[in-house]
Amino acid sequence: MAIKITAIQVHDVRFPTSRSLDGSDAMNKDPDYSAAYVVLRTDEPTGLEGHGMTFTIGRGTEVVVAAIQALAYLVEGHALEEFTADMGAFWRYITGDSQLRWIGPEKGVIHLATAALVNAVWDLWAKVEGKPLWKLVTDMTPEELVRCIDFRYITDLLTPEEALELLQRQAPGKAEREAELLSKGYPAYTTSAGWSGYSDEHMRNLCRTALAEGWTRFKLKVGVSPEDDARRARIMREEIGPQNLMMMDANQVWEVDEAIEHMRDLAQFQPWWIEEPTSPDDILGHARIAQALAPIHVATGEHVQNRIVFKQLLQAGAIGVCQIDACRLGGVNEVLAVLLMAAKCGVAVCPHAGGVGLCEYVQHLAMLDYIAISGTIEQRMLEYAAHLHEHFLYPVRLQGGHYLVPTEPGYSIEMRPESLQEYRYPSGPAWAR
Ligand SMILES: C[C@H](O)[C@@H](O)CC(=O)C(=O)O
Ligand SMILES: [Mg+2]
Repeated sequence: MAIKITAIQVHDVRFPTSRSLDGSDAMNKDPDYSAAYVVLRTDEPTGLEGHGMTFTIGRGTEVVVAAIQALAYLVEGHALEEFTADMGAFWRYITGDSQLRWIGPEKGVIHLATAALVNAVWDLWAKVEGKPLWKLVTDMTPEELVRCIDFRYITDLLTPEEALELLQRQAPGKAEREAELLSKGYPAYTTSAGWSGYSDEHMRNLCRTALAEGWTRFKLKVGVSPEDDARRARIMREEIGPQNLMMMDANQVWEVDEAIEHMRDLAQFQPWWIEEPTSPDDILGHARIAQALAPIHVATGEHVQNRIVFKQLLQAGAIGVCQIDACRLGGVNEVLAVLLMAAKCGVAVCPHAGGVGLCEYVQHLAMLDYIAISGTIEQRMLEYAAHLHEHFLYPVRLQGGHYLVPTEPGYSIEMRPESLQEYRYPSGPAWAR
């Protein structure tokens, strides 16, 4: 039966995380983790809905909501099958509106809005098929997966034919890798012990609790000041010991030369990567930093606005770690393009997940990457941030520093109705109080 998308609702949902400085870093000092949240209503008799969101950090969420409302006419009133019959064409249609495109193209607020809407369509599709999103994608033939991608502007790095060949090479091992993930889970690291606004004592306690829970990989926020960074890095290294992994994240605060200088000082604490050392748009700057700091890897992606910028970062050898973001890129379709380019270049993908809903989203992306695209978890790990999972119908499940495989149909992004109500901005009870 054809399912029609009858109406689109958009919500502005904000959580007051700035009160406890959860999620804080050198650039984003007081984020209120938020979502521009989309519900696709349908005429399906049981009331099936598609849900999607894009992550924001408070002020400005209303601007993304307005952008989603501007795009909504492209989806409302259409049958789901019109889109799923050719997902690549669907994505070109959403990003190619001849007037809306002017306020991007494929970047900024309109692209965040694209992600919310596109992800909601994927969520609905996965629910209709009765599969978690990772399974919907990994059950596709290589030809079907390639058809989900808009290759515009990336064929100088990856053609559809090359993508097809890559997927065909991985196809024979898919069942074995799926079984392995189901039994062992996907390796993760925690960001939640190292937010920049946490006191030294709080950080120590969080490191100890995390170690007791089985975590072996930790991320530390840096970039506040050289003295502060060195003190906090020493504390974290003391707590986690020399054998565990430490990553550092500067959230774009440094100039290129400053990044090199500061990281040379911090190298004594053995960071495995430096994340967002400078502006996410500075491809050549990242390349210089990567060259100067090797073997410390350069990681970036949470603010990389589209597949074209990722293409250039990969072509320039500017990143050792590719941090796809489920809703900075324009939803699942564009993420697939980046996963394929990273696989072709042999660059590890470690998705960004510090935010609300991002862990729920990216677990699917990392898992489908392992099963169908890269075929490896070598040097790969998924970020975990501990907050706000209780607001989701099917929150992520972790065990011993690993994500367990989600099994419920959909993209795991549906929020509890009572949370949508409570944290609706500005009228929800959580904000009115
Ligand atoms: C503002 C966010 O919490 C940001 O600090 C997240 C981030 O950089 C990460 O998870 O990495
Ligand atoms: Mg980061």
